[in-house]
Amino acid sequence: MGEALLRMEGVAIHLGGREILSPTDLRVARGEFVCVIGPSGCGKTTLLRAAAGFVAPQAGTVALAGRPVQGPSRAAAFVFQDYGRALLPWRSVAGNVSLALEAAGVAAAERPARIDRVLQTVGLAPHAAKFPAQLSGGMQQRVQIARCLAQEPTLLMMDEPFGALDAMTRENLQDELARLVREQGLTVLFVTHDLEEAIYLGDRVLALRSNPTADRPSLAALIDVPIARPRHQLETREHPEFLRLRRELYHYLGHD
Ligand SMILES: Nc1ncnc2c1ncn2[C@@H]1O[C@H](COP(=O)(O)OP(=O)(O)OP(=O)(O)O)[C@@H](O)[C@H]1O
Repeated sequence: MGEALLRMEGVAIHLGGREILSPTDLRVARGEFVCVIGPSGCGKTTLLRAAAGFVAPQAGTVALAGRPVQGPSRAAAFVFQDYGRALLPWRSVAGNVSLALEAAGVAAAERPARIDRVLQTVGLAPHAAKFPAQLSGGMQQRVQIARCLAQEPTLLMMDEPFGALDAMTRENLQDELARLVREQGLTVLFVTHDLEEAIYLGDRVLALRSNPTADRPSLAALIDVPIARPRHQLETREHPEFLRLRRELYHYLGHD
């Protein structure tokens, strides 16, 4: 593995008087795409929030690009499942993307060119003046992704970003995201309930289990996906390695 961009060491998290995440080590290399799966409530979102500095661990350390993470920063950008709530309905597409630049203190004169560039990247430039309610769910999700890209984050966190979309839109966005990640060298932590999505997108898949104990820690498995890129919706999903990984990871989603 190359240089570790994200380094979590012995990170343990308690919430509501309960251990959600038992001590966990994770290193994510620059440019790597790591998917996180596990049954509902096992702490996937909590792991992301800890990596981004939104939750302070009770034990262990988190470092991003060699610096300790001690609170939220613009280095980590979040894409949420609920695009309807993530976007401001009274702002246009360009206005929503602009939010990231305003928050970062980018001068007003510089903003239009940067907004146009990220909208081009996600194929939304012709829709810059529209409002979220005028767009499909997939397009709204692309606005959220564009806003994150405008932030130029070190680490992109995605929490079930395609969970609310129909199957066709989801596949299109998976391929678009994979292309963006490759072209821009992004580093991604991606939570999903969908095992196939995790294998299709990930360089590695991290499986968490619920109710960790000393014998059965939160980190159930961390598995490489040795399938070449670019991947293809039909061929990759029929690849023997894909099917083997699907079988191997199946029981981590609470099917055992
Ligand atoms: N602020 C909080 N206070 C107390 N308990 C919390 C808090 N936030 C989360 N939890 C609990 O921690 C556990 C893990 O939550 P988390 O959202 O990380 O799980 P998840 O794996 O992302 O779940 P899902 O797949 O359902 O989204 C859950 O049982 C949740 O109820």
